[in-house]
Amino acid sequence: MYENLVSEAFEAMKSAYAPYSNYHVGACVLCRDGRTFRGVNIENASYGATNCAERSAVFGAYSYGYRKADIAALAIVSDGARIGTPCGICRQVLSELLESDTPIILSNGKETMETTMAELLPMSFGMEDLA
Ligand SMILES: O=c1ccn([C@H]2C[C@H](O)[C@@H](CO)O2)c(=O)[nH]1
Repeated sequence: MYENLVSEAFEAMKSAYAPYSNYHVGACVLCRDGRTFRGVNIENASYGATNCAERSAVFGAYSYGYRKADIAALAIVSDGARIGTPCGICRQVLSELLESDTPIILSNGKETMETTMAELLPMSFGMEDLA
């Protein structure tokens, strides 16, 4: 499932700006109305200012007014030897910006798997903790 979404994430990956790690990541958000938002990793000479592909894609959707209830799925792909999973910062961000059961499809072109934020970041800290 989500073959088109995964293909679009691989298409996005071609635009990754990763001159330091040479690890290219592409992401694509599918909204319930069919609209898609791409993201890529964008590195920086300061290293710490690097932005990951999945955050870029979800920020893109939010920038057009979409919210977690409007997001149907997220694909994250990379050209690594094994399937890449979101970094800790992305897990924290995505746990707030996606529903806990939204399908997240991960692929490196050789293998593909599906997961959710509930699986990737159980017992997460969030908005409810600040109430
Ligand atoms: O889930 C991930 C993991 C890493 N990266 C990027 C950050 C950096 O540019 C490169 C190596 O960490 O990959 C992502 O975009 N998403």
